[in-house]
Amino acid sequence: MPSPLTFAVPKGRILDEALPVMAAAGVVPEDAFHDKSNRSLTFATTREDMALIRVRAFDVATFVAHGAAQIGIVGSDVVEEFAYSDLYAPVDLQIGHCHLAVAEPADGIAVTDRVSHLRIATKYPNITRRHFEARGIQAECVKLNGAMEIAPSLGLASRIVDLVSTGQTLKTNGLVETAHIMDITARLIVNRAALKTDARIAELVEAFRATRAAADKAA
Ligand SMILES: Nc1ncnc2c1ncn2[C@@H]1O[C@H](COP(=O)(O)OP(=O)(O)OP(=O)(O)O)[C@@H](O)[C@H]1O
Ligand SMILES: O=P(O)(O)OC[C@H]1O[C@H](OP(=O)(O)OP(=O)(O)O)[C@H](O)[C@@H]1O
Repeated sequence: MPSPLTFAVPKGRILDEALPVMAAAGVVPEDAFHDKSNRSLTFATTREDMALIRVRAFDVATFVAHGAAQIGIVGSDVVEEFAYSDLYAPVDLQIGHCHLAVAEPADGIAVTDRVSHLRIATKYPNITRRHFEARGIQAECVKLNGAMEIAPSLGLASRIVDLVSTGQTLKTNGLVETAHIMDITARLIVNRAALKTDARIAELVEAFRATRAAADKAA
């Protein structure tokens, strides 16, 4: 029996879109995976040599970068934020479309910043610093793990950097987008060392590539 492979998936929004893509590439979890009341974090798949783990999006990248999981699916926002050298993102799965943006209060009432120094609430401090540094602005980041949109009205920061899809969350919370940082899609990610040493990882990358190519052809 070959050594077991671990495939990491994020537990939240990407998952529903990811499951059909995974199935087309031959990665199918056991039925218990779909039972929301099941508290297990590890699940068997139809492949005897592969288990699935369901973890938070940022942790998918951490598990794969450290080789604790050999392969996974995560948003390109997470790949860019960590920029792990041991992590390789070979396939754009064209799911989980959204973008990362800077936003500020629509009414212009915000904590006043100095022009060259901004205070920004975000889950993405590295991307945020890089974005503003490239424009000669120092960004002081306040790290939040969600609900960034309430930070400006409470005076925690003058602006936010967060994901935007429909724009509804910004609008509902009285914010407007002022800069588009990058487009985001979900990626297949693999551990570089595992890719070099285990032929099954290269085969999986090819299976996901073929799935993507077939979907492009059908579109
Ligand atoms: N509004 C959105 N529309 C489309 N894709 C989104 C949106 N918000 C987030 N995403 C994508 O989904 C990913 C978040 O995935 P998911 O919700 O599965 O994570 P999670 O593990 O539940 O997150 P958290 O750690 O915040 O609990 C983001 O990294 C991004 O790539
Ligand atoms: O433009 P919209 O379609 O409104 O989507 C944007 C929202 O979606 C994400 O949050 P999510 O729902 O994942 O919750 P979170 O704040 O806990 O991350 C993101 O952080 C925004 O808050």
